[in-house]
Amino acid sequence: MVLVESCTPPLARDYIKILQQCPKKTTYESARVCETSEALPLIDLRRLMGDDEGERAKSALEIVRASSEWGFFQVVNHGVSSKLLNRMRREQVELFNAPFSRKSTCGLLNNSYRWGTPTATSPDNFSWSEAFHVPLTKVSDPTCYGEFSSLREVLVEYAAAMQKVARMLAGVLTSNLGQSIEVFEEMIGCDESTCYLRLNRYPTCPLSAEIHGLVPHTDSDFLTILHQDQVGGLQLMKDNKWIAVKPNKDALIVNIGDLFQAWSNDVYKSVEHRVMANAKRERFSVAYFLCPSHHSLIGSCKQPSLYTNFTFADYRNKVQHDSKLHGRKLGLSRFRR
Ligand SMILES: O=C(O)CCC(=O)C(=O)O
Ligand SMILES: [Fe+2]
Repeated sequence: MVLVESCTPPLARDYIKILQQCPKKTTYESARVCETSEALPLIDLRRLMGDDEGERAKSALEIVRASSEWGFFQVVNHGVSSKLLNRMRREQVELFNAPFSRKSTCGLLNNSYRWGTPTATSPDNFSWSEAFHVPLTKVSDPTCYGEFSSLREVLVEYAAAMQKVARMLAGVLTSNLGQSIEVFEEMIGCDESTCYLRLNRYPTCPLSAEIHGLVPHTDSDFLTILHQDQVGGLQLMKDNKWIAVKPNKDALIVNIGDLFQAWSNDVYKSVEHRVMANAKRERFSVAYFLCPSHHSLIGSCKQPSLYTNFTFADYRNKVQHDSKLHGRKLGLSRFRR
Protein backbone atom coordinates (compact mmCIF):
# COMPACT_ATOMS: atom_id res chain seq x y z
CA MET A 1 0.00 0.00 0.00
CA VAL A 2 2.90 2.32 0.79
CA LEU A 3 4.12 1.71 -2.73
CA VAL A 4 0.73 2.63 -4.11
CA GLU A 5 0.38 5.78 -2.02
CA SER A 6 3.82 7.07 -2.80
CA CYS A 7 3.38 6.75 -6.57
CA THR A 8 3.39 10.03 -8.45
CA PRO A 9 1.46 10.93 -10.44
CA PRO A 10 -1.21 9.23 -8.26
CA LEU A 11 -2.10 6.67 -10.93
CA ALA A 12 -2.37 3.76 -8.49
CA ARG A 13 -4.76 5.72 -6.23
CA ASP A 14 -6.97 6.63 -9.20
CA TYR A 15 -6.81 3.16 -10.74
CA ILE A 16 -7.77 1.41 -7.49
CA LYS A 17 -10.68 3.82 -7.00
CA ILE A 18 -12.04 2.95 -10.44
CA LEU A 19 -11.48 -0.75 -9.83
CA GLN A 20 -13.50 -0.55 -6.59
CA GLN A 21 -16.31 1.38 -8.25
CA CYS A 22 -16.55 -1.07 -11.10
CA PRO A 23 -19.00 -3.85 -10.17
CA LYS A 24 -17.87 -6.33 -12.83
CA LYS A 25 -14.35 -7.62 -12.77
CA THR A 26 -12.84 -6.59 -16.02
CA THR A 27 -11.09 -9.31 -17.92
CA TYR A 28 -8.40 -8.33 -20.31
CA GLU A 29 -9.16 -11.01 -22.85
CA SER A 30 -6.11 -11.39 -24.98
CA ALA A 31 -4.80 -8.02 -23.80
CA ARG A 32 -1.31 -9.40 -24.11
CA VAL A 33 -1.90 -11.62 -27.12
CA CYS A 34 0.21 -10.11 -29.73
CA GLU A 35 1.32 -11.14 -33.18
CA THR A 36 4.87 -10.10 -33.90
CA SER A 37 5.64 -11.99 -37.07
CA GLU A 38 4.57 -9.19 -39.41
CA ALA A 39 6.98 -6.29 -39.38
CA LEU A 40 5.70 -2.76 -39.75
CA PRO A 41 6.64 -1.34 -43.20
CA LEU A 42 9.94 0.55 -43.07
CA ILE A 43 10.27 3.34 -45.63
CA ASP A 44 13.51 5.10 -46.54
CA LEU A 45 12.67 8.78 -47.09
CA ARG A 46 16.06 9.48 -48.69
CA ARG A 47 14.64 7.95 -51.86
CA LEU A 48 11.63 10.27 -51.70
CA MET A 49 13.88 13.32 -51.41
CA GLY A 50 16.42 12.21 -54.03
CA ASP A 51 16.81 13.10 -57.73
CA ASP A 52 15.83 9.74 -59.19
CA GLU A 53 12.23 10.05 -60.34
CA GLY A 54 11.67 6.29 -60.44
CA GLU A 55 12.89 5.90 -56.84
CA ARG A 56 10.73 8.81 -55.74
CA ALA A 57 7.66 7.21 -57.29
CA LYS A 58 8.47 3.83 -55.72
CA SER A 59 8.87 5.26 -52.25
CA ALA A 60 5.65 7.34 -52.66
CA LEU A 61 3.85 4.13 -53.56
CA GLU A 62 5.19 2.44 -50.42
CA ILE A 63 3.82 5.30 -48.30
CA VAL A 64 0.42 5.12 -49.99
CA ARG A 65 0.27 1.35 -49.67
CA ALA A 66 1.28 1.35 -45.99
CA SER A 67 -1.29 4.08 -45.25
CA SER A 68 -4.04 2.04 -46.91
CA GLU A 69 -3.11 -1.43 -45.69
CA TRP A 70 -1.65 -0.69 -42.27
CA GLY A 71 -2.48 2.92 -41.40
CA PHE A 72 1.00 2.82 -39.82
CA PHE A 73 4.61 2.77 -41.02
CA GLN A 74 8.13 3.71 -39.94
CA VAL A 75 10.42 6.10 -41.73
CA VAL A 76 14.22 6.28 -41.70
CA ASN A 77 16.49 8.95 -43.20
CA HIS A 78 13.71 11.39 -42.36
CA GLY A 79 16.01 14.40 -42.04
CA VAL A 80 15.51 14.97 -38.29
CA SER A 81 18.93 14.77 -36.66
CA SER A 82 19.55 12.27 -33.88
CA LYS A 83 21.13 15.16 -31.98
CA LEU A 84 17.79 17.00 -31.93
CA LEU A 85 15.87 13.82 -31.02
CA ASN A 86 18.27 13.15 -28.15
CA ARG A 87 18.11 16.74 -26.90
CA MET A 88 14.32 16.54 -26.95
CA ARG A 89 14.40 13.31 -24.94
CA ARG A 90 16.78 14.74 -22.32
CA GLU A 91 14.59 17.82 -21.81
CA GLN A 92 11.48 15.65 -21.67
CA VAL A 93 12.97 13.41 -18.96
CA GLU A 94 13.98 16.44 -16.93
CA LEU A 95 10.51 17.95 -17.24
CA PHE A 96 8.76 14.79 -16.08
CA ASN A 97 11.25 14.42 -13.22
CA ALA A 98 9.85 17.63 -11.71
CA PRO A 99 7.71 17.14 -8.58
CA PHE A 100 4.09 16.26 -9.29
CA SER A 101 2.85 19.43 -7.57
CA ARG A 102 4.97 21.52 -9.91
CA LYS A 103 3.72 19.75 -13.05
CA SER A 104 0.07 19.73 -12.05
CA THR A 105 -0.46 23.15 -10.57
CA CYS A 106 1.99 25.63 -11.99
CA GLY A 107 0.60 26.22 -15.46
CA LEU A 108 3.59 24.68 -17.25
CA LEU A 109 3.23 24.44 -21.03
CA ASN A 110 -0.14 26.16 -21.12
CA ASN A 111 -1.59 24.03 -18.30
CA SER A 112 -1.43 21.04 -20.58
CA TYR A 113 -0.37 18.45 -17.99
CA ARG A 114 -2.65 15.40 -17.58
CA TRP A 115 -2.29 12.04 -15.84
CA GLY A 116 -4.39 8.88 -15.90
CA THR A 117 -7.87 9.17 -17.39
CA PRO A 118 -10.27 11.42 -15.46
CA THR A 119 -13.19 10.20 -17.61
CA ALA A 120 -12.45 6.47 -17.09
CA THR A 121 -15.48 4.46 -16.03
CA SER A 122 -13.77 1.08 -15.87
CA PRO A 123 -10.21 -0.21 -15.44
CA ASP A 124 -9.90 -0.98 -19.11
CA ASN A 125 -10.33 2.62 -20.16
CA PHE A 126 -7.73 3.90 -17.69
CA SER A 127 -4.30 4.93 -19.02
CA TRP A 128 -1.23 4.47 -16.81
CA SER A 129 0.61 7.52 -18.11
CA GLU A 130 1.16 11.24 -17.79
CA ALA A 131 1.46 13.75 -20.62
CA PHE A 132 1.78 17.37 -21.70
CA HIS A 133 -0.48 18.02 -24.70
CA VAL A 134 0.87 21.32 -26.01
CA PRO A 135 -0.70 23.43 -28.77
CA LEU A 136 2.09 24.61 -31.09
CA THR A 137 0.85 28.19 -30.78
CA LYS A 138 2.22 28.05 -27.24
CA VAL A 139 5.62 26.45 -27.75
CA SER A 140 7.41 29.70 -28.45
CA ASP A 141 5.73 31.55 -25.56
CA PRO A 142 8.43 32.07 -22.89
CA THR A 143 5.80 32.45 -20.14
CA CYS A 144 4.85 28.76 -20.54
CA TYR A 145 8.15 27.36 -19.30
CA GLY A 146 8.93 28.53 -15.78
CA GLU A 147 12.41 27.29 -14.87
CA PHE A 148 12.45 24.88 -17.86
CA SER A 149 13.68 27.61 -20.17
CA SER A 150 16.00 25.36 -22.20
CA LEU A 151 13.00 23.22 -23.18
CA ARG A 152 11.60 26.07 -25.24
CA GLU A 153 14.35 26.17 -27.83
CA VAL A 154 14.22 22.40 -28.30
CA LEU A 155 10.44 22.28 -28.61
CA VAL A 156 10.43 25.05 -31.21
CA GLU A 157 13.13 23.28 -33.23
CA TYR A 158 11.50 19.89 -32.80
CA ALA A 159 8.07 21.14 -33.92
CA ALA A 160 9.59 22.73 -37.04
CA ALA A 161 11.43 19.52 -37.92
CA MET A 162 8.31 17.37 -37.45
CA GLN A 163 6.22 19.81 -39.45
CA LYS A 164 8.62 19.39 -42.35
CA VAL A 165 8.32 15.59 -42.30
CA ALA A 166 4.53 15.78 -41.85
CA ARG A 167 4.17 18.15 -44.81
CA MET A 168 6.28 15.89 -47.01
CA LEU A 169 4.20 12.82 -46.13
CA ALA A 170 0.89 14.70 -46.44
CA GLY A 171 2.09 15.88 -49.87
CA VAL A 172 2.57 12.28 -51.03
CA LEU A 173 -0.79 11.20 -49.63
CA THR A 174 -2.76 14.14 -51.07
CA SER A 175 -1.09 13.89 -54.46
CA ASN A 176 -2.10 10.22 -54.68
CA LEU A 177 -5.69 11.44 -54.24
CA GLY A 178 -5.23 13.88 -57.14
CA GLN A 179 -4.86 16.95 -54.88
CA SER A 180 -1.91 19.26 -54.33
CA ILE A 181 -0.50 19.94 -50.87
CA GLU A 182 -1.19 23.67 -51.39
CA VAL A 183 -4.89 23.01 -52.05
CA PHE A 184 -4.99 20.65 -49.08
CA GLU A 185 -3.38 23.22 -46.79
CA GLU A 186 -5.66 25.98 -47.95
CA MET A 187 -8.87 23.97 -47.70
CA ILE A 188 -8.02 22.37 -44.41
CA GLY A 189 -6.24 25.34 -42.85
CA CYS A 190 -3.50 23.00 -41.64
CA ASP A 191 -0.39 24.83 -40.48
CA GLU A 192 2.01 25.01 -37.59
CA SER A 193 -0.37 27.10 -35.49
CA THR A 194 -3.04 24.38 -35.46
CA CYS A 195 -0.91 21.35 -34.56
CA TYR A 196 0.00 19.77 -31.22
CA LEU A 197 2.93 18.09 -29.54
CA ARG A 198 2.29 15.50 -26.87
CA LEU A 199 5.06 14.52 -24.47
CA ASN A 200 4.25 11.13 -22.95
CA ARG A 201 5.72 9.35 -19.96
CA TYR A 202 4.66 5.82 -18.99
CA PRO A 203 5.78 5.24 -15.39
CA THR A 204 6.49 1.67 -14.28
CA CYS A 205 3.30 -0.04 -13.23
CA PRO A 206 3.56 -2.15 -10.04
CA LEU A 207 -0.06 -3.37 -10.04
CA SER A 208 -0.65 -5.65 -12.98
CA ALA A 209 0.86 -6.67 -16.26
CA GLU A 210 -2.42 -6.06 -18.02
CA ILE A 211 -2.96 -2.36 -17.51
CA HIS A 212 -2.82 -0.08 -20.50
CA GLY A 213 -0.19 2.62 -20.60
CA LEU A 214 -2.46 4.25 -23.16
CA VAL A 215 -5.86 2.73 -23.90
CA PRO A 216 -6.74 1.60 -27.42
CA HIS A 217 -7.61 4.66 -29.51
CA THR A 218 -7.33 6.24 -32.91
CA ASP A 219 -5.83 9.71 -33.29
CA SER A 220 -8.16 12.67 -34.00
CA ASP A 221 -5.84 14.33 -36.52
CA PHE A 222 -4.58 13.98 -40.10
CA LEU A 223 -1.39 12.19 -39.24
CA THR A 224 0.86 11.59 -36.28
CA ILE A 225 4.63 11.30 -36.13
CA LEU A 226 5.96 9.52 -33.05
CA HIS A 227 9.43 9.28 -31.60
CA GLN A 228 9.67 6.50 -29.00
CA ASP A 229 12.52 5.25 -26.85
CA GLN A 230 13.83 1.66 -26.90
CA VAL A 231 11.53 0.22 -24.20
CA GLY A 232 8.67 -0.89 -26.44
CA GLY A 233 4.98 -1.34 -25.62
CA LEU A 234 3.26 0.26 -28.61
CA GLN A 235 0.89 -2.10 -30.42
CA LEU A 236 -1.40 -1.58 -33.38
CA MET A 237 -4.42 -3.43 -34.66
CA LYS A 238 -4.08 -5.24 -37.98
CA ASP A 239 -6.52 -7.85 -39.27
CA ASN A 240 -8.06 -8.08 -35.80
CA LYS A 241 -4.75 -8.81 -34.11
CA TRP A 242 -2.51 -6.63 -31.98
CA ILE A 243 0.93 -6.24 -33.52
CA ALA A 244 3.84 -5.01 -31.41
CA VAL A 245 5.98 -2.25 -32.89
CA LYS A 246 9.60 -3.18 -32.33
CA PRO A 247 11.59 -0.09 -31.38
CA ASN A 248 14.08 1.05 -34.03
CA LYS A 249 16.38 3.83 -32.86
CA ASP A 250 16.69 5.32 -36.34
CA ALA A 251 13.00 5.37 -37.17
CA LEU A 252 10.06 7.67 -36.60
CA ILE A 253 6.64 6.04 -36.53
CA VAL A 254 3.89 7.54 -38.65
CA ASN A 255 0.19 6.80 -38.38
CA ILE A 256 -2.87 8.00 -40.24
CA GLY A 257 -5.45 9.82 -38.09
CA ASP A 258 -9.25 9.93 -38.33
CA LEU A 259 -9.32 13.11 -40.40
CA PHE A 260 -7.16 11.70 -43.21
CA GLN A 261 -9.35 8.61 -43.26
CA ALA A 262 -12.45 10.80 -43.69
CA TRP A 263 -10.84 13.18 -46.18
CA SER A 264 -9.54 10.28 -48.28
CA ASN A 265 -12.99 8.62 -48.14
CA ASP A 266 -11.49 5.57 -46.41
CA VAL A 267 -8.56 5.15 -48.83
CA TYR A 268 -6.21 5.65 -45.86
CA LYS A 269 -6.92 3.92 -42.55
CA SER A 270 -6.87 5.33 -39.06
CA VAL A 271 -6.20 2.23 -36.99
CA GLU A 272 -6.46 1.54 -33.29
CA HIS A 273 -3.27 1.49 -31.30
CA ARG A 274 -2.39 1.24 -27.63
CA VAL A 275 0.55 1.12 -25.25
CA MET A 276 0.95 -1.64 -22.67
CA ALA A 277 2.27 -0.66 -19.23
CA ASN A 278 5.60 -2.06 -18.11
CA ALA A 279 6.39 -3.29 -14.58
CA LYS A 280 10.14 -2.73 -14.83
CA ARG A 281 10.98 0.16 -17.11
CA GLU A 282 9.46 3.58 -17.61
CA ARG A 283 8.95 4.68 -21.20
CA PHE A 284 8.96 8.02 -23.03
CA SER A 285 7.57 9.12 -26.38
CA VAL A 286 6.79 12.36 -28.20
CA ALA A 287 3.93 12.62 -30.68
CA TYR A 288 3.41 15.37 -33.26
CA PHE A 289 -0.21 15.72 -34.39
CA LEU A 290 -0.95 17.32 -37.76
CA CYS A 291 -4.30 19.05 -37.14
CA PRO A 292 -6.46 21.55 -39.07
CA SER A 293 -7.86 24.80 -37.71
CA HIS A 294 -11.00 24.38 -35.62
CA HIS A 295 -13.41 25.79 -38.17
CA SER A 296 -12.03 23.79 -41.14
CA LEU A 297 -14.61 21.70 -42.89
CA ILE A 298 -13.40 18.11 -43.20
CA GLY A 299 -15.41 16.74 -46.07
CA SER A 300 -14.07 14.10 -48.35
CA CYS A 301 -12.03 14.92 -51.41
CA LYS A 302 -13.99 12.23 -53.31
CA GLN A 303 -17.67 11.85 -54.08
CA PRO A 304 -19.92 10.26 -53.05
CA SER A 305 -18.57 11.01 -49.60
CA LEU A 306 -18.85 8.31 -46.94
CA TYR A 307 -19.03 10.98 -44.24
CA THR A 308 -21.22 13.96 -43.47
CA ASN A 309 -19.44 17.30 -43.51
CA PHE A 310 -18.04 18.24 -40.13
CA THR A 311 -15.59 20.75 -38.76
CA PHE A 312 -12.62 19.82 -36.61
CA ALA A 313 -14.40 21.63 -33.74
CA ASP A 314 -17.49 19.40 -34.26
CA TYR A 315 -15.22 16.37 -34.19
CA ARG A 316 -13.43 17.35 -31.01
CA ASN A 317 -16.70 18.23 -29.29
CA LYS A 318 -18.15 14.82 -30.12
CA VAL A 319 -15.00 13.08 -28.90
CA GLN A 320 -15.17 14.96 -25.59
CA HIS A 321 -18.88 14.32 -25.22
CA ASP A 322 -18.55 10.59 -25.94
CA SER A 323 -15.56 10.22 -23.63
CA LYS A 324 -17.55 11.76 -20.77
CA LEU A 325 -20.69 9.76 -21.49
CA HIS A 326 -19.30 6.39 -22.58
CA GLY A 327 -15.77 6.50 -21.19
CA ARG A 328 -14.35 6.28 -24.70
CA LYS A 329 -14.43 8.03 -28.03
CA LEU A 330 -16.71 6.72 -30.78
CA GLY A 331 -14.79 8.60 -33.45
CA LEU A 332 -15.58 8.52 -37.15
CA SER A 333 -18.57 6.23 -36.75
CA ARG A 334 -20.40 9.34 -35.47
CA PHE A 335 -20.07 10.99 -38.87
CA ARG A 336 -20.64 8.09 -41.26
CA ARG A 337 -23.53 8.58 -43.68
O1 LIG B 1 3.54 6.47 -26.86
C1 LIG B 1 3.17 5.84 -27.85
O2 LIG B 1 3.80 4.91 -28.33
C2 LIG B 1 1.86 6.18 -28.52
C3 LIG B 1 1.34 7.54 -28.20
C4 LIG B 1 0.01 7.78 -28.83
O3 LIG B 1 -0.59 6.94 -29.43
C5 LIG B 1 -0.59 9.13 -28.70
O4 LIG B 1 -0.03 9.99 -27.99
O5 LIG B 1 -1.67 9.33 -29.31
FE1 LIG C 1 -2.18 7.75 -30.60
